[in-house]
Amino acid sequence: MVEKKYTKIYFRLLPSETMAWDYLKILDDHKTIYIRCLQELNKAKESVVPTFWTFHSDQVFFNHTQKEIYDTITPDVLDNLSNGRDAIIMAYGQTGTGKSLTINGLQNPFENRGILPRVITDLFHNLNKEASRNIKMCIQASYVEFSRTNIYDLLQPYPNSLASLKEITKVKIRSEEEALKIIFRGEGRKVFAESASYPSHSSSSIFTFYINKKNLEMQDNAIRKCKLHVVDLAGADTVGNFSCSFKNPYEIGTANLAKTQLEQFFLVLCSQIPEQIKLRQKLNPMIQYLGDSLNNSSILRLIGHIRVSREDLLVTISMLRFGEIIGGLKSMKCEVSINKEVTQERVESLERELARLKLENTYNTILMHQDLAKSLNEERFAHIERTVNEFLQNKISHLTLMNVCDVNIALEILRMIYKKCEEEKKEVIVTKHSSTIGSHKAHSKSSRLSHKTSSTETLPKEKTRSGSAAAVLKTPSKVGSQHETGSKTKSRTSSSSLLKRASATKRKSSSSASLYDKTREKSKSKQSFETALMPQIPPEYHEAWQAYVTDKNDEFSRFQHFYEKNETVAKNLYRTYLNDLDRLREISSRVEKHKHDLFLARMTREFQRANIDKGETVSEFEKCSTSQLETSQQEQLEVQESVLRCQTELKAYINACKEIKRDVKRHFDLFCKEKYNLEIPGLEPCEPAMDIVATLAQEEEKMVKEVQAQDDNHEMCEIKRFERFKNLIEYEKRRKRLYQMKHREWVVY
Ligand SMILES: Nc1ncnc2c1ncn2[C@@H]1O[C@H](COP(=O)(O)OP(=O)(O)OP(=O)(O)O)[C@@H](O)[C@H]1O
Repeated sequence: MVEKKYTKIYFRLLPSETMAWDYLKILDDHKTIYIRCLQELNKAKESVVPTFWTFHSDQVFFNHTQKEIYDTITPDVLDNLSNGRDAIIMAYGQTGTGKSLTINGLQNPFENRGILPRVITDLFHNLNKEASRNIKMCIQASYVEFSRTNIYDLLQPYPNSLASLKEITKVKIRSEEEALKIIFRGEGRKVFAESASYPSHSSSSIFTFYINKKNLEMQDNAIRKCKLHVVDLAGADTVGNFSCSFKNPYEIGTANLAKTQLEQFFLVLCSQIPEQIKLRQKLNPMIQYLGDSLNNSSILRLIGHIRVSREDLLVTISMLRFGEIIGGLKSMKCEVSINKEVTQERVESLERELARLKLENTYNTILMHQDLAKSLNEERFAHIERTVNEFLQNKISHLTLMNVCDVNIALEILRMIYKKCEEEKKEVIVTKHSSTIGSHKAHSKSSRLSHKTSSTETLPKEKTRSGSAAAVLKTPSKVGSQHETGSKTKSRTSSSSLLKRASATKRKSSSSASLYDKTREKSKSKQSFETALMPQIPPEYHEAWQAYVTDKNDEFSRFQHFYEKNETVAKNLYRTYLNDLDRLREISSRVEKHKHDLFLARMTREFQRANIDKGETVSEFEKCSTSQLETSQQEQLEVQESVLRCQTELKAYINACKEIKRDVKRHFDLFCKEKYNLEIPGLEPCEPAMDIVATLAQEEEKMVKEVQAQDDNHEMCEIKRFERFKNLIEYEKRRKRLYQMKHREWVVY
């Protein structure tokens, strides 16, 4: 078995926007990876507690920088190199998962350079350090590519590059710059997949440093030799995978075979049977090339590259197993119900997503249902008209409308245009028909001429019409000005057609102007009835109510229709009721006046009877007051009856409205239950929100108070007046008696 301390396994995850975290999880220590068992996924049982395969590694890299990766992997490699131990740094993995980036990274910015350029920097840094300690170091390099069954020497130009293992070029490198030049040269000679979106290699490549060290202070002249192989293995994959669509099956097969042979070689390496090891070495030129470096005393750093997606799960598992085999570790099966941290993160992200969606939904609901026609100003309306007009005239390619209200208005405008066009079409047909009849009747040359003139008139007329059809949407001032300019050129047109046109224009402008009001009016009343019929529901059910209202709901339309009818009748009735109340007030004051007159007349009669003692005579004034009072009282009775009738009827209509509302509520409950399986909790049937009821009660109260006050005043008045009259009469009687007494006394004396 390969000695564990010299072998380290790393995994690098390819970052992507759509990471399938349901299938792959990383433990907090960033050393263990869990991969969902494929068998379970095939069963497609969602309720199953997910089972994962566990894979251990020395480090899992995810969103790590190139420098962080280099710093983790290489320090002890370079240290061991100084001690004369061979080393291999190998990147393997699926196609397009970042092997070349990890190893070379030459296409990337300088700070993202890969392991190879960084190793060169450190090697030459070490070389300088060793030189100061009297150690002579010589570095040579070779760069080879294993494509299919061939070996290419990347330090030789093609066709000389085709080589055997014994002929590989070794170049002495004296500086970092020289080394980089070699790498770039070799890189340019590699085989690339033409149709790939990035420089994809279908073959494996190895850059080898041959390091010879001699301590000048030692007498033995011994040279320590070691090799460092930096391997970029061909990407293994599954034929038919989207990620390797640019590779042919032969290339994929070769890459998979190389990986399998390497895997088997490591297995026999563990068994320590030399014949088996040699046999396996011979099977693969790359393993042969690596030769003695690939043994259990070498430093081995393997970086497995994986992509986290459902499609690549199979390849990912094979990559992780490969790593474990090389690392001499065994994978185990375990049950992971929940990886807490990841799940928590997932829950939080889902909650955020939910909140965002809710907000978006609210926004859409507002846009969908808010009736902006009420708050729409005339400028905006005119703007929509103009836009629709321009759209119809092909001046603009798109009709940009901001919300549903805009759409409704635009549709209404289109309907108006269509209506106008239809009318005009009819008009044209009628004109044509009448002119045809005229032409048939006319026999003389002159009449034929006039027919000609009239038919030539039709053309500009039609032309203007098509223009005027577009002008339907123009503002009245514009229409007027168009009419003015049009009239200047109309010397040929008959006065009747001018008149017709003028009236048509007038109609158009008025209809255009009234369209705004109509639309507003319509939407206003519709809105008010929808609101009036809305039961008392908690705010969170308002969306459901909007859905209920906008749903193709015949029942609700029926309710709305009845409610509307009922409301209209109730309103008319209420108006009658108010009129009757006014009349009643006026009659009551008349009755009071007549009563007062009658009272005065009776008092006068009383006074006269007591004073003059002439017997009872009824004056004309008293007779008139009596008859007027009787008439007024009769009238008052009738109006009172009418008021009472109005009241009763109003109450009936209000109850009917209440009943409709209750029905709406019941139907809405049913709708919620069926559509959303939603119970609306603890809702009382709403009370009628009609102002009429409140006003009615107020009016009644006011009237009762007024009548009471009037009655009170009247009674008080009557009592006082009666008292005064009584006093007056008494006073007169006493004065008379005194006068008579004095007169008698005076006579006696
Ligand atoms: N960790 C990463 N971060 C950002 N981009 C990456 C990462 N890994 C790979 N890429 C990008 O993915 C693409 C493929 O990378 P790269 O060529 O290194 O993959 P590869 O495994 O060598 O592919 P192939 O097997 O086809 O040669 C490149 O454009 C690279 O920049």
